[in-house]
Amino acid sequence: MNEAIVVIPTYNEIENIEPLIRRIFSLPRYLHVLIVDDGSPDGTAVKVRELKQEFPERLHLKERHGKLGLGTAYIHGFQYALRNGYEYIFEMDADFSHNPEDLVRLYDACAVEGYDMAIGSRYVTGVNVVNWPMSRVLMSYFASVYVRTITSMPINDATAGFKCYHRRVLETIDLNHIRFIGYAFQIEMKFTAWKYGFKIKEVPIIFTDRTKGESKMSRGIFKEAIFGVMSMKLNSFFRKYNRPLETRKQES
Ligand SMILES: Nc1nc2c(ncn2[C@@H]2O[C@H](COP(=O)(O)OP(=O)(O)O[C@H]3O[C@H](CO)[C@@H](O)[C@H](O)[C@@H]3O)[C@@H](O)[C@H]2O)c(=O)[nH]1
Repeated sequence: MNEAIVVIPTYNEIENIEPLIRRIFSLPRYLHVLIVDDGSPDGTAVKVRELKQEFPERLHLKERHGKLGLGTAYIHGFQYALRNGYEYIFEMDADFSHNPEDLVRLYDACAVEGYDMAIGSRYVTGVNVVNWPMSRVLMSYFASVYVRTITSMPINDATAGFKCYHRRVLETIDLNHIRFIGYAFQIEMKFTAWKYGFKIKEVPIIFTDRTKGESKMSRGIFKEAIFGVMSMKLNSFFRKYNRPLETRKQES
């Protein structure tokens, strides 16, 4: 079985992508990387294609045509990872807001401590966000408070996009059932994993805003998150979250 792969969705990340890939490949864990690029006009995928010549075994690229959203990029990446037998599957932003060294801490939470899912969390010990404008910090923090209030999910950073999953989580969740495509996708994945009863650890991280390129946050993404949480909660009353027996046995 392949060990671990970091799925990174990209849209216009030409300035970040090469240094990020090199940093990940210099870590003391043998990680593969899959870039899912949505036809970035700045040529991000062209840069990744060049780097593939240097790292033919470890670097993978999926090019899609048009900006189809962060959620569908991750679903594509998860399906690729499951098909190709990876045991640990990461989510990560391309812009260095997630420190690559923290991949090791997330990996160890799953591979050594045995958690099903590890979340790089900004809000375990206060607010650990550097360089975001106050308005964005407040929006993100209170989005998490809102999610906790509506869903009762005991997770401090509901919109975090830095995670490690053991493959059994992604095998159990019906990925074709995941509806959201913006940052609400992050909430929906955590909520679904939690409803299935998977063991989740929040690993404290420091999130540092990007210095290169731009955020893709938009009003539509914000609205999807606000209204999506309520519809997700309502739908959950009509769904059954029975984990396949084999995955429950592995834990006992
Ligand atoms: N393929 C693809 N990638 C995308 C798209 N939209 C964004 N991305 C990529 O997704 C990552 C995150 O996007 P950003 O636009 O940098 O996110 P942010 O505003 O910094 O948002 C952060 O906070 C959110 C809310 O807390 C988090 O949900 C998010 O993961 C991230 O940590 C980046 O690698 C970006 O290139 C898309 O439509 N398609």
